[in-house]
Amino acid sequence: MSNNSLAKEKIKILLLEGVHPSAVEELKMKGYSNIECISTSLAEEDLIKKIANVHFIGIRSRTQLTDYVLSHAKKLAAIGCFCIGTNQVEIKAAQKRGIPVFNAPFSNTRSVAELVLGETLLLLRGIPEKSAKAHRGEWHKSAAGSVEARGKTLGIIGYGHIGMQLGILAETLGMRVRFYDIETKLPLGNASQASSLKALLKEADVVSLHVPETLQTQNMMAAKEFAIMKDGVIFINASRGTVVDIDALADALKSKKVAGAAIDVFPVEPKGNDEEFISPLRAFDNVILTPHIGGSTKEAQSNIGLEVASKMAKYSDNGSTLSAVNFPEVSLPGHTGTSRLLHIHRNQPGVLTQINQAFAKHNINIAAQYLQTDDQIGYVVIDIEAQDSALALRELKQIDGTIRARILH
Ligand SMILES: NC(=O)C1=CN([C@@H]2O[C@H](COP(=O)(O)OP(=O)(O)OC[C@H]3O[C@@H](n4cnc5c(N)ncnc54)[C@H](O)[C@@H]3O)[C@@H](O)[C@H]2O)C=CC1
Ligand SMILES: O=C(O)C(=O)COP(=O)(O)O
Repeated sequence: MSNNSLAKEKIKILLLEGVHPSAVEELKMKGYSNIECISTSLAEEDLIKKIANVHFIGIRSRTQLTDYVLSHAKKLAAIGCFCIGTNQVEIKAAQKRGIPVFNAPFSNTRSVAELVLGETLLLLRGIPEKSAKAHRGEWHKSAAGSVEARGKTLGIIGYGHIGMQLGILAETLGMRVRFYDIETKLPLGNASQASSLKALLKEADVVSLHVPETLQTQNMMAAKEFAIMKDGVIFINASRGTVVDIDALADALKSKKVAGAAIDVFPVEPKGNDEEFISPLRAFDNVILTPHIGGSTKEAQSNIGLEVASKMAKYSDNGSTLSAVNFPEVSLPGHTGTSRLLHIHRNQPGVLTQINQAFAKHNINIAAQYLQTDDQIGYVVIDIEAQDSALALRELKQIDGTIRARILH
């Protein structure tokens, strides 16, 4: 957002990809009424046109906020990812423009864990294939290839919020849980950490992926990894489409190395429900294909709407950046009776000294000051008497290293 405080009804908020109505309710309750909701993501050209005029944008996993798109977002104050993943946003590019990115790190984790558990049971019994056959009029009553979950080994790759919950749920079915993670993690229940990815892949009857999209996780499941797995393994991916080499998975299904799979995320996903879904996996009856709905439950979406909208409103009202993924975190008290100024700058020595000297020169009294920095940027919040705010803002903009400065309500 450029300079001075805007009246709340002038603050434009764009919510894409069918963000839950709880977000709109929350924003309205906080006084924000200028909200546009669109049920799909937008093609880059349309996104650029829209983003040029908004102060806040809310997206889910589909909208790509690249450096290029953000270069058109001159008024943008903050981004809300109404999901866990923030890989769809070039968060460093947002950071260098002084734009915090918020997400909902927990609210849909249980939904994903429940879905994966259900898929595990169905795949161990060959249900997707049997069901597809029955739909075509084929009766396939047989115990061949059908096994109980009890006593089988679940290999979880990425033992974070989702992986851990999945592990606990799977143990209630009597599964043995092993996990692989780049960090040393506290095992919950009777789970235990494998010494390497290879060790995990060798012993798992079911492999389930729960890692974020990063450079290291790109194609982390490819032909070499499928070759290490047990014959007849069950394979599940509800993390990100880029983590699996989809052609290698198709080959492993053809050769029966993989007996069944459940895939929720894809290297390329349709922009909306009207677009055709294209994938080589459509050919396999023994693959459960879901349209990236791991976190799409009423409970999760409603909680996410509330959570992220309230983080955006807190930033707009108060300057609080608590739980921003790319920004120094500041949790701030209210500022009744004073004007609050936000100053975002490149993290270089002497910025605070410059600010304090500039304010002292004009006898601007500082009622409260908060500073947090990370390796790239510094974020200073200053409360002053309302009558000094215009002058103080002018001074702040002169400070060497300033990325943006503004006055809150
Ligand atoms: N299908 C869907 O609708 C949903 C998908 N997701 C995806 O699931 C991912 C995981 O979610 P959470 O469990 O909440 O994240 P988290 O951040 O709590 O856990 C991720 C775990 O993966 C580990 N990890 C990172 N890089 C790794 C690597 N190269 N090898 C092994 N482990 C690695 C981390 O150390 C961490 O323990 C999200 O990043 C998101 O992409 C999340 C929610 C819904
Ligand atoms: O939370 C995540 O990271 C997800 O993948 C869920 O994405 P969605 O909000 O369903 O587009």
